[in-house]
Parts: sequence; structure tokens; C-alpha cells
Amino acid sequence: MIDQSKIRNFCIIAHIDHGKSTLADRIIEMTGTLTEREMQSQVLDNMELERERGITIKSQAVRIVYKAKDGEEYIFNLIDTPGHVDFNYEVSRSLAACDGAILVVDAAQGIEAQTLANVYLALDHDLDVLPVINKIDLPSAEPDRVVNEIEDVIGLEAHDAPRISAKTGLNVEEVLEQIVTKIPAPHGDVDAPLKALIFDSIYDAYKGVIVFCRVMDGRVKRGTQIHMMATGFTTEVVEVGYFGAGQFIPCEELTAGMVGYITASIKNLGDTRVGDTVTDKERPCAEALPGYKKVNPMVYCGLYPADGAKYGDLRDALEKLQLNDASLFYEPETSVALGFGFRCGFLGLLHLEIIQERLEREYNLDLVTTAPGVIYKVYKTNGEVINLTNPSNLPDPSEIEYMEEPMVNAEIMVTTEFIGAIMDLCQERRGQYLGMDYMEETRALLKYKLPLNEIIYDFFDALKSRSRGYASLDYELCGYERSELVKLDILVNKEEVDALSFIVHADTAYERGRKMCEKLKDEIPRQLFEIPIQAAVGSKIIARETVRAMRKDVLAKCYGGDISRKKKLLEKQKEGKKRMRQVGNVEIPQKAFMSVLKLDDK
Ligand SMILES: Nc1nc2c(ncn2[C@@H]2O[C@H](COP(=O)(O)OP(=O)(O)OP(=O)(O)O)[C@@H](O)[C@H]2O)c(=O)[nH]1
Repeated sequence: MIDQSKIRNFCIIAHIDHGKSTLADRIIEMTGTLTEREMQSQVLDNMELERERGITIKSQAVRIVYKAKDGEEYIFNLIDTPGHVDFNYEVSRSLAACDGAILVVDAAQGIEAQTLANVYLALDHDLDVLPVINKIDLPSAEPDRVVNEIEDVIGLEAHDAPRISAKTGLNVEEVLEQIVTKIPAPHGDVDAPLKALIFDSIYDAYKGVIVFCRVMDGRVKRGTQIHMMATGFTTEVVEVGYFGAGQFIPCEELTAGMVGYITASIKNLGDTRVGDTVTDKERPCAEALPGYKKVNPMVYCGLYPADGAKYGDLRDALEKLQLNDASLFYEPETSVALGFGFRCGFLGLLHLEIIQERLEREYNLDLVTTAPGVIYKVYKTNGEVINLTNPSNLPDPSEIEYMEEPMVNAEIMVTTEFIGAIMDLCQERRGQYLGMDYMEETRALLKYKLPLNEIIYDFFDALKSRSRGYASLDYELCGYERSELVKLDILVNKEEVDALSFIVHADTAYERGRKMCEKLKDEIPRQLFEIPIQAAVGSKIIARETVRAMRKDVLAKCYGGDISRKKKLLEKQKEGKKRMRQVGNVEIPQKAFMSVLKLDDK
């Protein structure tokens, strides 16, 4: 059994681009992945086997071995935390599996909104935070200023923080030593009943679901009957081990303080929810670990295959992706404009983009995505409450008493010269000012309550463009508020295009409608007849543009009888047609559906 005093469980937290991955790579590179004793055992055979199978796996937790200056070998478990607000719950569970956190701050940029958000999360979980100043090789680095900033703003002792370059490896050794001396060792009770926290799980075609966990108390090994306390799922452990040297390495048992994986015959990722507590069925622990929460999607949109014949492929692809992503939700839906597709739920826009990209790249699918929207609560006059995820399902206005929309508490870090511009932006997005803290003379933290719907589209881009890249954002959901919302419909040649409908605040309906019409006018090619494009709220038309008629004769330019050239052009035109959607008698290019969602700022 591994001596707990020789274990360090930690993660690295940072604002995006401050060098988290680079430091992790460097740490892994500078340490070994097996202890001297293990080197001689049969582990290598297992690794060979996995290599033959050709599995390359990215793990959420890597075990490495560091021989410290005190001559002892330490086992480091480096737990990866997702770096985006969309995955805040996963982040919080990963932190709960650690005893300490390395805080990486860019010596040229200093503290940013996510640095603070991450530090507070880490402190909430009682982690010891070890500041590290990175990128000191940059000419613009100001390590002294950043040290002061960390001490003044966060209140963390930072004068002996390692000043490193993760890129060149300079002083990274110091970080390794401080992990040993400053991050506390775990102190679980090995003899107590099993209590382990699931902080991630992945699906593997050979092993089934692989559960990553931190054992708080007790022990678990092959044959243990385990019980997941929140989902109620019970099964027998097939294998336990840890991830190191790019491989899953089985071991005899996992004991208190250790981080590793468990496999059993688990087919469904839904049975092993992040945040759940694993215990021993025969000898259960008295109570589950705190903080379990089932994460629900926050942003919904329709995903349709560009080529209707690919519907089955899209369904199979979504099914596969969901095996590895329990927070992805989908159900079939149909649209008059787009045919058969799926209504999908995501944790946030980044999550949506990742899934969309994977579907397109890994599964070779061309997709049409409808406007992403949040979940609205519709209170009907008959007392019924609907959670609305698809604008098309909005009941008739006469049946609606009122509606509510989700709100977020947002913190925006910005240099003082851009405060005005950012406050304007928040105002335009219906933000409620909550306050402002000055970080130091040049920077402030603005606090706003904003409707989630207003920030899911292009808020982040607008923030960056209005602050020349200097603003950073962090937000968390803070409940629902009553709001004057309407459904905006788009009519092309008098026909409603259901896939373009969305919910907006009554005050911005006119503006959004006008912009949509203008944009669509540019996107829809001229056809043989005039096409009116209208925006409507209920039966009221609030904006209109017209695509003028034109005869599109692709052969006009072909004089004479070069038939092969003519054929080519006709082929090309046919190709173009495939990417069109027939709505009534008008063809709408596929890209029009996406581009209207990206309405320009201002
Ligand atoms: N000059 C210099 N560049 C560095 C150093 N460390 C990291 N970088 C660069 O900074 C950029 C961001 O580094 P990453 O390690 O990807 O940052 P991250 O925090 O993991 O970013 P995300 O993965 O996007 O969250 C990369 O281009 C790195 O090469 C350093 O010490 N010096």
C-alpha cells in the first residue's frame, strides 16, 4: 500500500493561455511515470498490450513519480480541469478531488477574470493554492508587479512563488519541490468504508465505462461490489489502476488518498455521474460526499443534416458522442424548413461548438444549425408551466400568462480605459449593474446581472472587440426572472421559416428583425421572381427587405458549342443546389441559417 504522506493530488488552474498545458507537459516530461519498484514488475507487458491495440487515450488524471531533493520518491496525481465556464461543475468536482492547486499567472498579463474565478473555486474547496509566475522569458514580463497583484488582489502569499518559463523549462524544478513541500498530503482513513469521488468518466470500446475517482477513505479492488450512491447503480469491479506513461496501468488496489480508475461492466455513462460517490455495497459509508449535482443543458439548438439522407448517420454519431459525454442531450425533431433532425442540449456555446465540430470532422457530416436558445419558462393561463427549448413550441400568446428567462451573474475584468465601453455593452444587453471593484489603478472588475440569452450569441466577441482584447469574462447561472419576451418569426416569400424563429426581448425584437432581414437579403440569391423577406411578431410585420428578381443563367457566358464546359457549369450549379433548402418555392442557402445567427455587434 502506498504511504499517503508520499502522495500529492493537485491540479493546475489558470486563465486561458497563461500556460497551463505547457506547464503540465513540462512537469510530466521532467518526472517519471513509474516508481523504481514498478519498473521491474510486469506493468510493461500490459502497456505493450494496450499499445498493440492502438489505443491512444487522453486522461483526466495522470500519475507521475518525482524523486525530490529529500531523496524520497513522491507520487503526483495531476488532475486536469476543463478551462471553460461551460464546464464549471466538472471543474468543481475535479477540484474536490485535489488537495492543492498550482495557480499559473502570466507574468505579462497578470490576473484575469478566470484567474480570480478559478482561485475562488479552489479556495471554496479548501485547496492550498500555490502561485507560479509563468512566461518570465517574455520581454514584457513584469514578475514583481504580478507578485504584488496576487498578494493585493487575491491575498495569497506570493513572494516566493516560482518564477518560471514553462516553455523553456526554466525554474520548473522549483515548482516540483514546492508541490512536495507546500501541497498537503491526503489523510484519508484506509480502514473506513470505501468513499470515492467520481470526477470524470469516459467510454472505452474495450473496457466499457472507465470511472476516474479519488479515494477519500477505504479501499477498492477487483471483485469489490461497488455502489454509486446518487444513481443507485451497483456492479462488481473488474479492474482498478491509474493512468501514467500514456497508458492505463492496472494495480492491485486503490486505497485512501489515491487517484485512479475503476472499470466494471458498465455500459452506460449515465450510471456513473460526475460528482457521485462510490462506496462498498457490503460495507457502505454513512453518507455521500457533498456537492453532487446533476448537470443539465443550458443552451439548445436544432441540428439538421445538410443532406436529408444523412439523418441516420447523424443519429448514430450523436449516439456515439453521448457515450462519452453524459451532458449532451438530443431528441428527434422535425422542421418544415429543414426536415428531420435533432433538438440538442449543451452546457454552453463552447460545448455546442465542440460537438458541432466533432460531428463535422470526425463523422464527416455537413450540418445546419438553428439559432441557439436558452430554456425559457412559460407560465400558461391554465396554471401549466412549460420549459421551452424550441421556439416553435411556444403556445399561442393568448394562452401565456407570462414568461421567465435564465439570468447569470457576470464578472468582467477590464482595464480602466475601457470601462465605459463595456458598461455600454452590458447596458445594451439588458444588464443590471451590480457594482465595480478596482483591482489596482489600471483595472477593475465589473459585476452585472445579465440574461443568459444575451451573452450566448456574440457577447464574448463584442467584449473583446470593444476592449481591444483586454476584457475577460466569467459567469454563473443565478436563477430565472420574469421578462417581456416575444417570438420573432422570419417569413421568406410569405412563408414562415420555422428554423429561423427565435425568442427575443420585446425591446430588441425590431432591431433583431431588421438585421436578420438585411442579412438574409444578402444571403439569398436572386431568383426568377421577387422575394419579400419579413420579420414578424405574431401577425405584425416589423421589418421587410426584398430580394429583387433576376434570371440566373449560368450558360449565358458560354458562347459556341463547348459542351463539356457547359456540362461542368451545370454540374457546379447542381452542387450548389444541394446546399440549398427549399422553403415554399424559394431556395435558401445552407449558410444563411448560420450567418444570421452571427449578427454584427452594433
Ligand atoms: N514565451 C512563453 N510562452 C509560453 C510560456 N508558457 C506557455 N507559453 C505559450 O503560451 C500559449 C498558451 O499556453 P498553453 O499552455 O496552451 O496555455 P493554457 O493555459 O493551457 O491555455 P488553454 O489550454 O487554452 O487553457 C502557448 O502559445 C504557449 O507556447 C512561457 O513560459 N513563455
